[in-house]
Amino acid sequence: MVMPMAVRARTITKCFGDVIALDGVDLDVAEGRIHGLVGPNGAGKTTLLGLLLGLAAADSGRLEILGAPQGRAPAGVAGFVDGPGLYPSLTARQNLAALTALRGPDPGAPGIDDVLERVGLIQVADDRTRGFSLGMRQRLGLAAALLARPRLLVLDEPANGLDPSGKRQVHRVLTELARNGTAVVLSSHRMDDVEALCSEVTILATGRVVFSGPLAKLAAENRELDYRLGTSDPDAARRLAADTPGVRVVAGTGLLIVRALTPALDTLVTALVQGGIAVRELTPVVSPLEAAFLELTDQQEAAR
Ligand SMILES: Nc1ncnc2c1ncn2[C@@H]1O[C@H](COP(=O)(O)OP(=O)(O)OP(=O)(O)O)[C@@H](O)[C@H]1O
Repeated sequence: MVMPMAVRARTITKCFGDVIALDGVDLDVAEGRIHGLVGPNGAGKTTLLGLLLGLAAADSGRLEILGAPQGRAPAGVAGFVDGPGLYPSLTARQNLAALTALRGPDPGAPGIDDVLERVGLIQVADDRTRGFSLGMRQRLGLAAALLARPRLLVLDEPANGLDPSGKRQVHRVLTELARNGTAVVLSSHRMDDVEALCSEVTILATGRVVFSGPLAKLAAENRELDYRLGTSDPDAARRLAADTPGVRVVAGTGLLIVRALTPALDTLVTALVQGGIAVRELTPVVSPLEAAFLELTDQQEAAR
C-alpha cells in the first residue's frame, strides 16, 4: 500500500549569511514511517528539522508538509529542535496545562496524565522542571508533542540524555505513534538508536543529502564490513578465513576480525560449520549504518 507523504521536500536551500546550511536537499517521508536524519556536526540537520516545524522558511525549493505547501500553519505538526521550551518554575503538569491553554480546546486530545504516563514522568508530574535532567526534559518535550496529536512529529536528538529505560520508553512511544500513521522525523548522533528505531534514513553532509532510503539498502550495498568472529577453534578458523575467497583476516588471534562482503562471509560461516567449528560470535565491528555514514561523509568532506 502506498502511504501518503507527510514530508515532500525538493531542492531545499537555506543559507545563514555566507553559510549554506542546506544545499538542494530532497526528502520524502511517508506517513507511518520513522525516518532518521544523521550527519556530522553542522551538516544541516537542525536547520532542516526547523523548516519541517515551520520555524523558518527555505530560501528556495519546494516543501510540502502533510500535503500543504510551506507557508501555511503546519497543523498536525509537533516536536522541537534545540530542546523543548519549558517554564522552569512550573511543574511538569503545569507546563503541559499551560501549553494546552495556549493551544485552545481540542476535545480529542489525550489527557495530561495520560501523556505523562506514556513518557514515564507521572511520578514527577508535580516537580518543578527547573530540577529536571536533560533526559527528563526531553521526555516532557515528547509529552507536550503528544498532546498535539501529531501527524508529523519532528524531534531533534530525542534520545539525548536518556538512560536505557527512558530510551526504551521513548522508542515504544514513537513506534506506537508510527503504527497509528504518524510520520516521525528525528535526528540522532547515535547510529544504534537510528538502527533500532528507523526503517529509513537520510545522511546529510555539509548541507547535502549523500544517502536517503531504507536502512536495509545501506547494508545491502557493496560495502565490505569488518566482523568480530569468535569460534570454538580460533586457529582453524583463521586458516579457513584466510583460504576463503573475498575474506581478509584483518586482526586477532583468539577473536578474529575479518573483512568481507556478505556473500563471502556466508561462505566462510558455512565452511566453519561444515568443518565442525562452532561460531560463537559474529558481529560487525561498526554497524552498516555507521560504516556507510563514515564512508559517505568522508567522501563529501574530501570533495569540498
Ligand atoms: N541561526 C543561525 N545563524 C547562523 N548560522 C547558522 C544558524 N543556524 C545554523 N547555522 C549554521 O548552519 C550550518 C548547519 O547547522 P545545523 O545546526 O543545522 O547543523 P546540525 O547538523 O544540526 O549540527 P549538530 O549536529 O552540531 O547539531 C552550520 O554551519 C551552522 O553553523
